[in-house]
Amino acid sequence: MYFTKMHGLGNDFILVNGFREDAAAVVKNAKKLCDRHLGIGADGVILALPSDKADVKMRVINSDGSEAPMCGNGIRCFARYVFTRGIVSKTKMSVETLAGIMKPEIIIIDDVIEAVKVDMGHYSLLKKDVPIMGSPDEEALDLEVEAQDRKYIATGVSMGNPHCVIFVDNVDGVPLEKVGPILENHPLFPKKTNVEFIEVKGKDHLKMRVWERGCGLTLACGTGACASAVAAYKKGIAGNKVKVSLTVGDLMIEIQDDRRVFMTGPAKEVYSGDIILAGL
Ligand SMILES: N[C@H](CCC[C@H](N)C(=O)O)C(=O)O
Repeated sequence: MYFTKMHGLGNDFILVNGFREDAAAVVKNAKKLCDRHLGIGADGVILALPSDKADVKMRVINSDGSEAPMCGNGIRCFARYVFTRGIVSKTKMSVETLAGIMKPEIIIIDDVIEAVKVDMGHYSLLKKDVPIMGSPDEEALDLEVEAQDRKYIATGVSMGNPHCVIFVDNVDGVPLEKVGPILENHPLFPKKTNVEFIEVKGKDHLKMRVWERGCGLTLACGTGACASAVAAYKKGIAGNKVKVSLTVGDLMIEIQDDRRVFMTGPAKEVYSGDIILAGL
């Protein structure tokens, strides 16, 4: 199976051309492919597939083998991949995902792909959308959650996938490897959740650390950065244009009045290779 290894701010993925490879076999072997000792190693596998609703279809499989409806860092890598492979010839494209049709735009300056800007669709804080247990039409603001004998106040946000956003004074002081899995599996979240801890660094500038549903600790989470910017905006902590700083770089998030969210950031190609699935 031919693959290309890519990352968005260190959130790394194995990209596979589903027009040429056996997509079912790739999905079946995703967990093994993501193993950092026995396989290629990645936070997830991303497949490019035909679509009858958009220019192309994207499937995202987390490193634990679970399928995710959407992936922000992943769709930037995906857009670069399908464009440079000629699967999609347009710099502005539509991508079918389980979270709806997303619209990435490749930003080229002096013939170099500098970044990818993505129309991430609409956010929602409604409990029925995140989803979160409780009154379905209530917004998931000021939720009390507990982990490791610590109480946190969380905001629930859907970016097509669930997010639990918690503001703290010092993100580096949070024992994320301990509280992350507890909150990921918190009974409030029937479909589990991604968990973001946020420290306000300045006006419209957030610092984020993340524990991802189905992946664990990752260096960055694009949908999580969008969810965090939305939570800060809804709580009056930030305006509608927010810089979110991750471990190795920043994402720029813009929130429009109609709840539409735009994310701009890098997408890097690292290497390509060929692996024998039967040998995993
Ligand atoms: N773990 C996430 C999917 C990947 C999201 C993240 N890698 C991003 O960049 O948005 C979930 O199960 O909802």
